[in-house]
Amino acid sequence: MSDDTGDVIDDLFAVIEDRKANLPEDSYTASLFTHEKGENAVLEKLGEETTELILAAKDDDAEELAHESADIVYHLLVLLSMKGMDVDDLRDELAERR
Ligand SMILES: N=c1c2ncn([C@@H]3O[C@H](COP(=O)(O)OP(=O)(O)OP(=O)(O)O)[C@@H](O)[C@H]3O)c2ncn1[C@@H]1O[C@H](COP(=O)(O)O)[C@@H](O)[C@H]1O
Repeated sequence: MSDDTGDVIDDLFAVIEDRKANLPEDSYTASLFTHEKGENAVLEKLGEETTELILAAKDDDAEELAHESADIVYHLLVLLSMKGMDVDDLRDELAERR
């Protein structure tokens, strides 16, 4: 496992928030915030990635499972940002379940 995973989700969420605020033209993240389908664009991606995750799991393909998991986490963080939520909302919810 790499050593720099501690804040990778916080760092990614900060990048997503920056893309939402500044909407750079060459940003895939920004394109999700401005998509003509609105939030459906990211919801569709989450559906597709979840199907791909299931297929990777059924194939016992660990590399693909990690890839699809990362796609889902990324698009989930975009959705939380879109809804005006914070990655801490997710962290708090998980912590409450311990
Ligand atoms: N984590 C991601 C990330 N995950 C997925 N994607 C993009 O999401 C799009 C669709 O993903 P898909 O997995 O469907 O693409 P795909 O190549 O068909 O993949 P599979 O079918 O193999 O799953 C692709 O264009 C990916 O590049 C992401 N785009 C950006 N990020 C992060 O967001 C940051 C900012 O990116 P920009 O907004 O583009 O500047 C980046 O530095 C990354 O850290």
